[in-house]
Amino acid sequence: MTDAVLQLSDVEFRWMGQAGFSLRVPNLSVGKGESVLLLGESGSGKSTLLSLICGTILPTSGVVQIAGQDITKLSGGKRDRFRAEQIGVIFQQFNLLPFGTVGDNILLPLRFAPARRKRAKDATAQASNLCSALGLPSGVFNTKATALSVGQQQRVAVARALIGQPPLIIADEPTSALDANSQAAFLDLLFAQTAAHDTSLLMVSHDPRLGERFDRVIRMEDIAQIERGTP
Ligand SMILES: Nc1ncnc2c1ncn2[C@@H]1O[C@H](COP(=O)(O)OP(=O)(O)OP(=O)(O)O)[C@@H](O)[C@H]1O
Repeated sequence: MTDAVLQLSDVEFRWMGQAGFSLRVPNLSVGKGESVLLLGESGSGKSTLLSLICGTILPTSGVVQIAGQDITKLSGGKRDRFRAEQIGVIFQQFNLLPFGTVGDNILLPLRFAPARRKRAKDATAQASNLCSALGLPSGVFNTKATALSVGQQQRVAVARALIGQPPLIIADEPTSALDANSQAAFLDLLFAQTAAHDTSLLMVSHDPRLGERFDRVIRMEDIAQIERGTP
């Protein structure tokens, strides 16, 4: 696929240690503007796969291409900077800076990503616009992030991922803490934002009911071979 934002080819990875877990992904791609839901059982390697895509761990072999760049070829520092420029990440536990305000948290990725900061133009204005688009109360910008409700913290995490329009958003079970109604509302907001900028979205979940909202649903067992135990 020529317009793939994400392309993994023949990726292999093994966690060392007592349990031992190896993962092989022959081919996985996500196109520009495409939303993909990745389903899989607990322990099937979803978070490991996301770490490979984000370049926080490196495969023993294979290619991990983001926006045309094979990130396995980049040195550690360059890879960190490339990730900050190209990928917005929403973690399961949100990973907000506990002592930072909502504004500090949303603006954080731009600190390490000059091109993304440039795309955001007036970064503070964009952060504040994202807050209102995501339904955060006005005036929340200078509030400590951890003083917010879980649902509000989640919106801050989404705004942080979206600021500066990275081409790819990676989300690891972002709805697991929410009830069904809040999940639907959350996805509405997320999709409205990704559609507005033709942003690609790869979201991990073990809830197949979310599938109908996505362009494509893939399952770990169909895209990856896993092995447990030491070789
Ligand atoms: N940091 C680590 N060090 C060693 N082994 C690890 C590490 N992280 C994960 N693993 C191994 O990889 C396997 C897959 O874990 P992973 O977290 O990728 O699965 P998952 O599908 O995301 O699970 P869950 O849905 O429960 O979050 C685990 O069973 C574990 O043995």
